[in-house]
Amino acid sequence: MPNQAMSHSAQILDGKKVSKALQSSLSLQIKKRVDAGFDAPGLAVVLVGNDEASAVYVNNKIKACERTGIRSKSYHLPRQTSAVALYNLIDELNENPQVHGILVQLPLPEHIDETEVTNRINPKKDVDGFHAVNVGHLALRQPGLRPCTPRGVITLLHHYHIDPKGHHCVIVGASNIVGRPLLLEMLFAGATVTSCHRFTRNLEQHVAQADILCVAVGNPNVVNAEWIKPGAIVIDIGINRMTDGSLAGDIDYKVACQKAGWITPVPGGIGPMTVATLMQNTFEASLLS
Ligand SMILES: Nc1nc(=O)c2c([nH]1)NC[C@@H]1CN(c3ccc(C(=O)N[C@@H](CCC(=O)O)C(=O)O)cc3)C=[N+]21
Repeated sequence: MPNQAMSHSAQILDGKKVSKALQSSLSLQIKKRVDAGFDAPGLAVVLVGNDEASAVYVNNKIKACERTGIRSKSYHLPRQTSAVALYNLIDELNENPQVHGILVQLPLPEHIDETEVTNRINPKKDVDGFHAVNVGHLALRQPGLRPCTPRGVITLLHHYHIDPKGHHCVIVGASNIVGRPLLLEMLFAGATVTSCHRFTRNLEQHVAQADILCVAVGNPNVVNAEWIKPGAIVIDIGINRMTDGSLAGDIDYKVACQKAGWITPVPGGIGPMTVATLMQNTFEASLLS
């Protein structure tokens, strides 16, 4: 042991490890069903245009399908694709009984309305959980497909026996796909929830109150890691490509490790949990038909 006092270091919430465990459990369940004569679950992934980050994420999803025994089909449409052409593809996938899950990678080019596209997908195949019907199911706490990232956060905490019940959970970011559904997930898990967003004043005071701090902003300069309450659970949902090509979250990891009790790294935290949860949703969607 060195002479100096050991500095505090948070425990890691290892999303990569838990994602692997979830995927092996899914692959066993899928194999059982296939051995019993059912069709393998099928996922269609639709990518429009040539966004580099999107291509990486789509690749991760397709590799996860291969690992879990899900049949994947990817559709790569040129950037200039018309909205109608995309609707026609979705209609076709909605009709295809081999396809249990449909994911249209966001963001879409500007000339295509994301809401129209999302709501065109059969809600029973909406493995992203973005369709208005599934948003309604989630808000009303009815069975339905739940957005992958928020559900992945809950799964990760559960794996480490961290129960949000009674804790103060502060969520920074209120997007359709992460912040808002995560707020509902945390509420249903029994947390007292604060939602911070672009009009929030005194962000520092809110952050400093958090037993569980979730940051989903997509900007590393909004939340200062010095604000973190000692011992807090820190969930970093941001993913930022740095000028040197490396990936970083929304929170300064080194500083946060000195403060937090638990923390998710980036990469290797919520990203892999999102992908594993997509596999889980696709498997569950295949049980619906
Ligand atoms: N319809 C739709 N559904 C989505 O779920 C969706 C989307 N659109 N658009 C983009 C965001 C982003 N997203 C990620 C998925 C995996 C990682 C991931 O695997 N991250 C790895 C690193 C990946 C890398 O090396 O770049 C990690 O954090 O360890 C990250 C981000 C899903 N999204």
